[in-house]
This record gives sequence, C-alpha cells and structure tokens, in this order.
Amino acid sequence: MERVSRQACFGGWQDVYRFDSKSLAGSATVGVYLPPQAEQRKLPVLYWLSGLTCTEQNFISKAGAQRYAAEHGVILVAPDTSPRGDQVADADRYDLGQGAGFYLNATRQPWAAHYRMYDFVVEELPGWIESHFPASDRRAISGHSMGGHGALVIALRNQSRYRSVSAFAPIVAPTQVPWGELAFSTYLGEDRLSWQDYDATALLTRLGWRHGSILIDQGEADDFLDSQLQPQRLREAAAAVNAPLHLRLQPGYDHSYYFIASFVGEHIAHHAAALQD
Ligand SMILES: N[C@@H](CCC(=O)N[C@@H](CS)C(=O)NCC(=O)O)C(=O)O
Repeated sequence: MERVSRQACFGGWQDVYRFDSKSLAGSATVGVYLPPQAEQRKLPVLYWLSGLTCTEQNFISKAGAQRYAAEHGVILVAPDTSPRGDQVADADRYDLGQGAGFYLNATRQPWAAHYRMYDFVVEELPGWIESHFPASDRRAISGHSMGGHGALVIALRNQSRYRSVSAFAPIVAPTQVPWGELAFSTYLGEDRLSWQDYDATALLTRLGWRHGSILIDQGEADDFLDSQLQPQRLREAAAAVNAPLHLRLQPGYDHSYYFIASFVGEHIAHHAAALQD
C-alpha cells in the first residue's frame, strides 16, 4: 500500500492511501482520518460513502467531519466511489461509469470486470482497515445520495457487521427512479428481480432493522428530492415493518456539501453512541 498524502487535522491525521484491491481488480483510493485517540487504543470506525461524481476527496475536504471524529474518538473511512483507470469501463455521463459505482456488484460486461463496490465496501475495505490501523470491528456506515443508498443497502443486508446507519439525501428506492433505473439496467441487466437486493426500501420491508434508529437528513430545497430521492417511500416501508426511522426534513437546505457539513456533527454523535455499547 502507498500513503498518497498526510495532513495534521484536529490533533490527528487525515491520510489518503492507495492499495491493490481484489474486488475492484485494480487500485483503490481511500481517505482515512485517524483521530488523536488512535495513538492509544483501538477505535470504532464510521465508513462514509460519497455520491455521484465524487472521489474520496469530497468528504474529507468539504464535510468538516474530522473535528467531530476527534471529539468522539471515531476513525473515518471514505473510499472513492468507483473503480478508476484507463482499463476500467466508463460512460460519457456523470451518473454512470467511473464516479458512479452505485455500491453494487455488476453482472453485465464490460462493467462486471471491475465494478464490485459492494464486495469492496462490505468485505475487503473493513478487512484492510482492521489489519492496518488501530481499528476495531465496531462499524457504522453513512453516506450521501448514491452513497446514502449504498450505506442503507449495505447495513440492511449485513446487520451483524454494522451497528448503526445514517444517510444524507439518500436514493431510498433506486428501482423506482431514473438514476437507479439507468444504473441497475446497465450494471445488472433487465431482470428487475435482481435489482431488489440493492433497493433500501425493498430490503427494509423484507428484512427490517434490528439496531437503533436509522437517522436520515433530507434538505427540502434539494433539486433531486421529488425526482430521485423520494424519502417518503422509505418512511412508508419503515412504518409498515415498525422499523425505527428518524427522517428529518431540513427546510432551506439543498443537495450540497454545505448541507452535509451542517449536520455531520449530529450524525457522528449518533454513531458514536451506538458504537460505544
Ligand atoms: N449537478 C451535479 C449532480 C451530481 C451531484 O450533485 N453530486 C453530488 C452527489 S449525488 C455531489 O456530492 N457532488 C460533489 C460535490 O458537491 O462536492 C453534477 O452534474 O455534477
């Protein structure tokens, strides 16, 4: 593995690493924030999944999360959003291909060769983190938009691996909206049954949620709210199976990292509490 950069930050270190990933059949780039407490003991980890067009840089440079991670003694891990490189298939648009991995395992070519972000985030990344850093197997997961979709899907399908989940403006029902329909038909093919394993609303209905409350913030001035996000679909599913969903609609906030920066402290406090006991 290679350390690409290291910056002192709130008494700890904001690092970026690159390593060879089996799941992605290529190199993976990951932001790792080590709070000051990591000098003394093993710490729990919050995994963060970013949205469309993002790399590992967006969260580490724009969310301002390190201050809260240092306060609570939580390691932050923020991977790039897709496989990258000249050998990796791509598309000529922002919502497909590189930067738009949708946290699934693609089954259609040419995508299937590298687009295995689901396996990468669920298995390989925690394995790598827990063997190279003072990180425990107490895990929480969060993300934004496409990454909120990834966080919800991954937590719901792996309830013994994650103690807590939250999201900002997540795509809660990708099988029902244009971003998800395009990505899933491209990466998974036309068999809509196979899409259900990557749809948080369908998964919550099928599996429920056995841990504490799922925290979701959604800006009411988000341009994607009605067309792509539709959080009421998840609210209805949660009510039907009696799952603990805390959906907060935030007046005036849009889809940007200004919105994330405004509430990320509350999300980290929420996860820190769940990771403690
Ligand atoms: N209008 C945007 C749509 C994509 C977008 O809003 N991406 C969100 C995640 S879904 C984001 O985090 N963008 C990067 C940033 O704000 O730093 C574009 O075309 O780039």
